[in-house]
Amino acid sequence: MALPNGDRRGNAVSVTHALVLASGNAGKLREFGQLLKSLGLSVRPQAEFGVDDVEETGLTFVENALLKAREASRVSGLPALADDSGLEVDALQGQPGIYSARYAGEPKSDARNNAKLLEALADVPREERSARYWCVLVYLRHADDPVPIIVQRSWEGEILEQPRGEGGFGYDPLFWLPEQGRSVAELAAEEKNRLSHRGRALEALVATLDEERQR
Ligand SMILES: O=c1nc[nH]c2c1ncn2[C@H]1C[C@H](O)[C@@H](COP(=O)(O)OP(=O)(O)OP(=O)(O)O)O1
Ligand SMILES: [Mg+2]
Repeated sequence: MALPNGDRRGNAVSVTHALVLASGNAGKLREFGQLLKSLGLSVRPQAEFGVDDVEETGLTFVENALLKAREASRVSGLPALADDSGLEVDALQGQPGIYSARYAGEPKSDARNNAKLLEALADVPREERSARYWCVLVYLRHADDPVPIIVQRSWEGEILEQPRGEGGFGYDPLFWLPEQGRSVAELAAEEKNRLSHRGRALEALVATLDEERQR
């Protein structure tokens, strides 16, 4: 792993690099912690710097991720990584989409969101329950960075008729992976990170940062 403040041969970059993670979601922070640790990088959640959640007023994942990253970088004075993500359900014309976290209203609740999703799909047969997770990552070198690095990845699945499994967070107990024959909440943490929208987006982002550093 290497980042922009490393030397040209890639030495000891991860030890000195400081990065703020622009998220207050415990599930995301856990996954980023695992993923970045395996790259020899430790990151600090925005709460350590007293960054509050921003209002997610954008109409796209990209806009919301930018808002989050910019605020975290501004307050912390560090490069920032933000994740805006959500679930797109075909039978619901793409809902809950960018509103996934607040689908069942405020305060945000995974349990109420999952219950609302099951209810919305109550009359939808199995073969019409296709869905995908989206993850958009935004990396800002500083708060006014005019050239953010933006990566987006999706993960295809189907919405179950009842929850399965205890792992993950959010909609994971309802997100079925036909190829795995398991829900995301039934995957080991490492498996989820290897396959997920977030894990693959982060892999691509890190590759981009590495390329940039070697130029
Ligand atoms: O791997 C995932 N497994 C399950 N659910 C997931 C996943 N990835 C996103 N999701 C759902 C959770 C939440 O309902 C929404 C993200 O909303 P999003 O605004 O990006 O995050 P958030 O408000 O929880 O935390 P924050 O904005 O501080 O990063 O999508
Ligand atoms: Mg949010």
